[in-house]
Amino acid sequence: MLEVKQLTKTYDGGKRSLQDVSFTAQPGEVTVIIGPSGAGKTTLLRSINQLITDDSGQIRFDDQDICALNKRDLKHIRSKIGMIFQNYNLIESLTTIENVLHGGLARKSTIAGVLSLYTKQEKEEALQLIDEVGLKDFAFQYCSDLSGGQKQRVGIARSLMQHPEMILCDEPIASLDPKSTIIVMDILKKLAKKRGMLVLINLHQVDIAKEYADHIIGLNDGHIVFDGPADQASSQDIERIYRDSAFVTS
Ligand SMILES: Nc1ncnc2c1ncn2[C@@H]1O[C@H](COP(=O)(O)OP(=O)(O)OP(=O)(O)O)[C@@H](O)[C@H]1O
Repeated sequence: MLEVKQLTKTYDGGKRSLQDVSFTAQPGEVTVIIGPSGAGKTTLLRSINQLITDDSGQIRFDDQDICALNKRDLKHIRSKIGMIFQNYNLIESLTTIENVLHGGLARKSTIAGVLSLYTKQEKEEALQLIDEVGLKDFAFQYCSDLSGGQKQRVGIARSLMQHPEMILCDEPIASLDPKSTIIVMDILKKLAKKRGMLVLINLHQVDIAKEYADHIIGLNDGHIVFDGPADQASSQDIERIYRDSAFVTS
């Protein structure tokens, strides 16, 4: 379980981006964070992975307070947290399988990692993950030649190579067409349901959030203004989440 308690973050010289944010997210569920631009969604994900540090509050995962870990323990807990990015963060000049194998680097010795020495078992696992995301025929293709949706699927397979218990996705479908959006969201939902993973996704698309999420967190101006089951998010709740923004409900 992920438990965020009274998290507050103010960037240097900036305004308060998160204010007293508290919620829990469960393994086996898709939790979606929605909210207008600037609401604090990315700040929240980056705090959970400690890519930025918060001013105060607690983030508990795997029975540990992530904010209070030393470097070594933080590295260990980060190896259990996969990240999926809007812009994929792939090495375009490498093939699908090479990118996926990179996902397992955190589990390898430095020398083996630097020399890109992968075992037969690791290569088989990478191929099986590539197959799982429907890219079997593209395993040896350069990522520069893949579509956006295919690249995002490589990103997911790469994060699975890390054996994560939680996946944090920062606007994973923002650059995708409707068909690729469905493929990627179906895969993420399957990871939660079949592998029992905790999947936390930042989204701008309210209709997709309502369709795929078990649990929705609504952020507005750094505050949680909705926290509940997706099927209980009413149009008034959505209006409250997007209050003072240009968002129009469909
Ligand atoms: N590095 C930074 N330095 C200063 N202020 C920042 C920084 N990053 C974000 N902010 C501010 O923090 C607030 C929250 O930003 P954040 O990117 O978390 O929002 P968001 O909900 O993810 O927005 P979007 O949907 O546009 O990506 C905004 O007011 C933003 O300007």
